Amino acid sequence: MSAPLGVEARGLGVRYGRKVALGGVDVAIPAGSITGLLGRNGSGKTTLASVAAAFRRPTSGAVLVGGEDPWENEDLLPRVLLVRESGDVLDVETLRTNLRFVEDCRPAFSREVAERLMDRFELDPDAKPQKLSRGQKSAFGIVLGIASRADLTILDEVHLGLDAPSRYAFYDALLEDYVEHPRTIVLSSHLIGEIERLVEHVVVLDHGRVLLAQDADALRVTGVSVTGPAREVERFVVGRTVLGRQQLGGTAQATVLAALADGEAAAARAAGLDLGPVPLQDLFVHLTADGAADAARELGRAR
Ligand SMILES: Nc1ncnc2c1ncn2[C@@H]1O[C@H](COP(=O)(O)OP(=O)(O)OP(=O)(O)O)[C@@H](O)[C@H]1O
Repeated sequence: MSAPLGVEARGLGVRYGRKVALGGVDVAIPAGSITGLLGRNGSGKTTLASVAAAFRRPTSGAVLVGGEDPWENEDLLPRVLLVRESGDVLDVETLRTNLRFVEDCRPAFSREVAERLMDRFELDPDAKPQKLSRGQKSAFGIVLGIASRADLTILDEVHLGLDAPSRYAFYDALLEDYVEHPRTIVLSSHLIGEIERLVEHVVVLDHGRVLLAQDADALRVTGVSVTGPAREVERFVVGRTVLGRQQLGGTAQATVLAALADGEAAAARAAGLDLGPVPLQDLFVHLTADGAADAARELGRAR
């Protein structure tokens, strides 16, 4: 059977010795979506990915993949793939042999896609992983990640070391194959501005907890950038949650959490204010800044 697999964490806790990496996480990653798994360094993204892919057992609580516990689950094994930056390949075998090995384990693997991407990233099938540059290793991980067409594909910081043209080739290839073969894709990256156009759902972790989990379109319209005469900007922000503000002379700019009604937007424009969207990257920076947890909670309530 092949169908996109969703992920659900229920009170999921993971400790490394005394270190709490995930502290009671409740979150759902919708089946058949591209979800951006975001968070600052050490927030728990890799840990969550590792538990979903059954690389690690929870210390408490549970994670379900397609409604089932993934741990030692033979049915899920070929359908769930975690590609890590470290690369999980046979270092002493050629890329060609590695591809064949993966093809044998992955029922949905597309050799045609693999070959096309090998060409696209200029990877030599006769090379061995240990001889590849960091960016080439990442590219090979991406080839495996896309060509495997796993029902749950988790790509954890797989772009590291890739130059900008290669990263954009990766995003295009991922999107193209996802449209043709829908599955659940979880994309963890710090380059939020670059993956923004790909993601349909966003999960933000912060210190081992879920800061927010939301539809990306809904998230985009909850942040508003307002620019104009400082006095008007101050009037506009009264009673709203301000994520950030700047002032230069008599002109001010503020980023606020607000879902504006049509009338409010028109009134603000009539008062000489420019309203604009807030890039996801900026929202992320504001929401994960120290002391911003209240704003994130408010955003969660506004859903
Ligand atoms: N093997 C380990 N032993 C001890 N602590 C660990 C181990 N792996 C992770 N941690 C700790 O658990 C927390 C979560 O780590 P994790 O790797 O999941 O974060 P991350 O969000 O993926 O970070 P990054 O963006 O930096 O890759 C961090 O505080 C980290 O130091």
